[in-house]
Amino acid sequence: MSHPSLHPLAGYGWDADWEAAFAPHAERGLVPGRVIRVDRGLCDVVTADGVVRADTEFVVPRDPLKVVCTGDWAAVDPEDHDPRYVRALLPRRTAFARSTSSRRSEGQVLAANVDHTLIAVSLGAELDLGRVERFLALAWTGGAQPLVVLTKADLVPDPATVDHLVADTELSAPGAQVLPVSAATGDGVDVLAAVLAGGTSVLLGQSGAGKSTLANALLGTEAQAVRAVRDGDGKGRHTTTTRDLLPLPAARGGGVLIDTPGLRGVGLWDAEDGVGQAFSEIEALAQRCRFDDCAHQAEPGCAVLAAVEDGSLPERRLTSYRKLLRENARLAARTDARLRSEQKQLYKQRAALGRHMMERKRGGGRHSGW
Ligand SMILES: Nc1nc2c(ncn2[C@@H]2O[C@H](COP(=O)(O)OP(=O)(O)OP(=O)(O)O)[C@@H](O)[C@H]2O)c(=O)[nH]1
Ligand SMILES: [Zn+2]
Repeated sequence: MSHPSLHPLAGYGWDADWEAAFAPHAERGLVPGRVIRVDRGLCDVVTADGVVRADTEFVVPRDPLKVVCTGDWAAVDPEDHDPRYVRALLPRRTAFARSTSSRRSEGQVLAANVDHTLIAVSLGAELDLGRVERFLALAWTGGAQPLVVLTKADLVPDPATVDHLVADTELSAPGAQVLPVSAATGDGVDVLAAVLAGGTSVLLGQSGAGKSTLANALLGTEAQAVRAVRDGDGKGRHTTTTRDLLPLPAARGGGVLIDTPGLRGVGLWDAEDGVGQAFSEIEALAQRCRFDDCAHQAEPGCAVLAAVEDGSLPERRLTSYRKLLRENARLAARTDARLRSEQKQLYKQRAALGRHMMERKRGGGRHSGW
């Protein structure tokens, strides 16, 4: 199999690097597959022979961030049992995780091995750049390349206005491409499909931003049939036709789209590392501030404030940056509170242990060190 592009799983993102990573498992006689859906200890895995059910019992980790997730590459049993077993997961390239607000160190992976994060933003409403920035910070944290898709472009009749909105968004999205698209007219869909070709994409965005419509436009007619099945069977479980990972049409270059309910309900995310990347131009300016710990408030020699002053940095950007940093600090403080209470427990246990040891010592035992 020296031509991974001819591999039956190539359409699902299988490449030479995955093949190399899989080699030890292949030696054990296991077969590779990509997880297209996870459901309570079982998952659906697409293999060269089609979709199989597999039990994840043997790959249950202690770390919730390593739980089998849609998008993972798995090594499964070759036998035709139902279900088979997932024996190992290949190390992830990227992982889209969410931390539940109350238990930050826990977290939950929503999608694995994602190449592109599409942030859908509707042009049918006033452009909320603050929201775009927030999603970008989240996207950068996931490790995939973000892309802002301005949806419903047909609702802005004047092309010059669309150009302006794109330019405005670009200023708020350093390092990310911004594409106007209309699923209604099809404008921009081919351009977008070409960007996503061959990779794994996820769609983020507010409710009503046009994610489903865009997904359908990208997926073509097959997906609509799949969705009809999903809608029709109520809970949408236990049929291999419901999947959270769908192949994009080969005619447009292929790739896959992951659309999980968890990604849909994106709320509080841990965007810690992402904020810096979402505001990379500000962080670059900050390198030139006179003081290393410059807060860009009123310090002399502040390069960030100077850029606001001379108009090269929109003040709105600095305000957004501060707001997101503050939000993260609040999240971090909450974590600290939890850590602190855990520490307290630990100290209590130690103190109790210390007392116990002291008593044993006093009781005549020859224990040293305590
Ligand atoms: N004019 C126009 N309307 C669109 C376009 N894409 C989506 N819409 C409309 O926008 C509304 C919301 O679209 P959805 O695709 O359901 O949005 P969503 O982001 O999936 O929403 P949730 O499922 O709530 O997350 C629907 O009424 C769509 O018909 C478009 O390209 N042009
Ligand atoms: Zn400064």
